Amino acid sequence: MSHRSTVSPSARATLSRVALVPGWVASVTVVAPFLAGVSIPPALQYVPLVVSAVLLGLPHGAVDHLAVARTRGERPDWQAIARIFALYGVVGGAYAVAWFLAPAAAFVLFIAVTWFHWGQGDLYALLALADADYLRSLPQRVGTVLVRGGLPMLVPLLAFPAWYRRVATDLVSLFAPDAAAAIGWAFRTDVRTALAIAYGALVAATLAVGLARADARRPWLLDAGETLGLLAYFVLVPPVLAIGVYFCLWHSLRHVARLLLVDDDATAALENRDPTTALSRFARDAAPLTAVSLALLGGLYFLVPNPPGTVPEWVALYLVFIAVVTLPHVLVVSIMDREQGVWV
Ligand SMILES: CC1=C(/C=C/C(C)=C/C=C/C(C)=C/C=O)C(C)(C)CCC1
Ligand SMILES: [Fe+2]
Repeated sequence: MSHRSTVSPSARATLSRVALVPGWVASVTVVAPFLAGVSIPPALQYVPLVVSAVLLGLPHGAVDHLAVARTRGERPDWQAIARIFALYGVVGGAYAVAWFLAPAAAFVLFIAVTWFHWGQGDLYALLALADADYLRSLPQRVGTVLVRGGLPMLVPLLAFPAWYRRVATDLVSLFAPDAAAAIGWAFRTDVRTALAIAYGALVAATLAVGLARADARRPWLLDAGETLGLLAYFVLVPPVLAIGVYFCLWHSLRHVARLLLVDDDATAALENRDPTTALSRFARDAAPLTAVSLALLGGLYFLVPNPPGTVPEWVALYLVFIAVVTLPHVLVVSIMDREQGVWV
């Protein structure tokens, strides 16, 4: 399959380690104090999300203008770049307007889109970096996307509804302080119980079908271990901290690895067992549009009806900005998925 053809097995093994291990180590490290009953001050819990604006998080999407052409084996020319800029302008622009007109609905869309997108990122990683050959059918892949995306988007809602609600209210209140009441239903016990039962059944069914179809045990064990490990992580660690760390060191790092595999100069460095050079290529590619994004975020401050004052409110503004760029970003990654045969 085309998602694993470009580099030698040993270069791919190096990259898999660089892409997967930091996320494992970080989640175990972050979960440890909570298991030990040590509480981390809420102000500190915002740090990873703030850091994500310059390290891995925001930058992981700042190479989208180059990614599609490279995935097709072409050098990105100005027309290819202009097409992606237009996509961001039209799709991101329309969604930005939607935040002003219907912030509660825009928030629900943000959760749904991120659920799909973080799931699709993990599906790619399973296929391309972890040899998950047992994910043979489309229903299995759809199930895996829903399971993997549900870990960061649904499990925190089930385990920490008050935290989740506070952040949701912070986002929506930038536009309309009363609008958050419209999503109160999502935090009700009966709704959360129904979601928990349905999601639990989906996790069990998806892993069971995978096990039945797995010729080699190791990739399945890795998938099940990651899934159950992240389940425990998002049950134990409060959402702002848990999602901040996951965004940088899980989702974004895996996507950066994927970007390196379509960049000829980066793959050459990987063949020389030099992941540092490969990563610095990414940093160089991502720097300009990361800077532009931060400037646009500054501009958004002047546009929202209730501009932020506190750190949580600034993070809320940042999350709205992230939401706006995530929609076109998901379209770019979905084109990569199609080019690379991720959806069978
Ligand atoms: C912290 C936190 C949230 C953060 C969501 C984030 C950070 C989404 C990012 C999506 C991206 C960047 C997708 C592209 O790769 C929620 C769910 C809104 C509410 C609960 C607390
Ligand atoms: Fe992404």
